[in-house]
Amino acid sequence: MPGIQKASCSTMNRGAGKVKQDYLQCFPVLRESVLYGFACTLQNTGCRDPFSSEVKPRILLMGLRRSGKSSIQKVVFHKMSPNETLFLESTNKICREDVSNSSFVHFQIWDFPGQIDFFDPTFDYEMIFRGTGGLIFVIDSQDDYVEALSRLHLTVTRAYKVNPDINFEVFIHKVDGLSDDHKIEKQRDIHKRANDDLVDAALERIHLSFYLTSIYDHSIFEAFSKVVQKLIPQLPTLENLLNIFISNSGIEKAFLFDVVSKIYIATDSSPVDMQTYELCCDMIDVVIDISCIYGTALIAIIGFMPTKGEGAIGSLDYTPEERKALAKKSQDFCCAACGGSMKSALLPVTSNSNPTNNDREAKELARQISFKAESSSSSTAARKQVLVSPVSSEPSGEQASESATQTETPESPEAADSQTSLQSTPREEAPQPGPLNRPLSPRQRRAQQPRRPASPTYPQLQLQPEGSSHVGLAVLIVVLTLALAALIFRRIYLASEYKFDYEL
Ligand SMILES: Nc1nc2c(ncn2[C@@H]2O[C@H](COP(=O)(O)OP(=O)(O)OP(=O)(O)O)[C@@H](O)[C@H]2O)c(=O)[nH]1
Repeated sequence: MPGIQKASCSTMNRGAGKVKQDYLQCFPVLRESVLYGFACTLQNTGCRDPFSSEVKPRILLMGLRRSGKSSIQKVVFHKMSPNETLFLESTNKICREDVSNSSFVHFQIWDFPGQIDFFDPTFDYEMIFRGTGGLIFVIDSQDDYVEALSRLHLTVTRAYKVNPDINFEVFIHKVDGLSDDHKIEKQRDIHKRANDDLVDAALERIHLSFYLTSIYDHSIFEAFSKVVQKLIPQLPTLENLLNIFISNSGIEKAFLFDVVSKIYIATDSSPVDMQTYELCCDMIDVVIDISCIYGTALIAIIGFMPTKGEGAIGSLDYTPEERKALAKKSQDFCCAACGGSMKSALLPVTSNSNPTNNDREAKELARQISFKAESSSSSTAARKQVLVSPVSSEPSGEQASESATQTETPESPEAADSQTSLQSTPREEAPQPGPLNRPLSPRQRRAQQPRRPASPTYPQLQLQPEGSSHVGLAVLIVVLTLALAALIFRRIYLASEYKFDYEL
């Protein structure tokens, strides 16, 4: 068990680690992406989370109402299907989300309501912009964007005054409804007008980046990837590493993915082909789906292992010592089909092998699993059963006297209940006999246990002393003998009566 814990992978379900490894061996681009992904952290330009000591970069989502801000957040970070966004309600307050919960990329996203008013004195925009790393302004390309452009200008100029280091990103959104020509035309027009406004305000040094996006394809993931990349201080190093990697491996293209959100944190310097990126995204989906299926199953199995067997079919009805010995032995297991060995799959246990959330989940599962024998008796009743059962181990004097009190006169219904439940005592509760008080093996325990009565209604029968059964047998024999004698006597009588009649 501890070995399994150490075999875990951080971004996915622990149990699915091996499955994921196999997949990643087949897809080196993904493998490298995933492996590098673990080590990435974002630039420290953000706010201090009131609930943690960690400082996270902040990305703001701004734009007019119904431009698609919440949809972008839900699709990229919550795996919401694009069609479901049709039912999203309008945002009426700032929604902050900590993305570090779902991946190894740590940042916060703040989704602003479209109707936000910068001139409202209650809106402390200075505080907000001061800790911001990136500002995404969403423009609905299917709508008239004149108002959106003036709002963009106002937002950018205000933010720039407070924090000139902010990266300004403009998402020309909902382009799925536009033809290719139309898209290019819109982008050119928006780009020109926005920059002209900045030039007019003598703020031409402000750099705006434009992206054509839609939640109905991968363009939104690609755009978000580029936004996040700008916040990674190690980006040039990562790109260099990926360049070296592809030049030495013969791999065409390498992405460094954040597996959970499917945004890529870095790629080599060759141009990004959308189709390759989409292929990798699809592969990540497959890996995550499989890891979910196998991960859940594995957690259930792991949870089952420490569960008390209670003689259930397929259960591990062994003492803790035997279980430990078996666990050690299992490390020598080698799969005949694939040749993989347990030793190579599991990492060694160290003092740092702290339990993860999944381990706790497995323990909780183990706690919840209860077999029939356990569930039908309370722990108190179980203890009482241990005391009154005529098992070969001898209870102490104190225990014996308690058992006598319990069996003779149940003073209350509860006491009667406790007696009735005596049949269903868990076997592992039996006292551990032997001079060294060593736990017994399942076979020994079975041998020591009394046969359970067929009917659970008469627990007192268990308490009959052995001699009483002999007396009963003798009485039965006498009664039977008498009955037989009576029958013979009657037969003789009838025979003589018949004879008498005949004579008459
Ligand atoms: N066609 C298309 N529709 C989109 C896209 N993104 C979002 N939408 C739709 O746009 C509508 C508004 O989306 P929201 O995400 O609620 O917009 P919002 O900007 O958060 O709105 P507020 O909360 O009012 O500020 C929804 O019906 C979405 O389904 C897209 O890429 N293409």
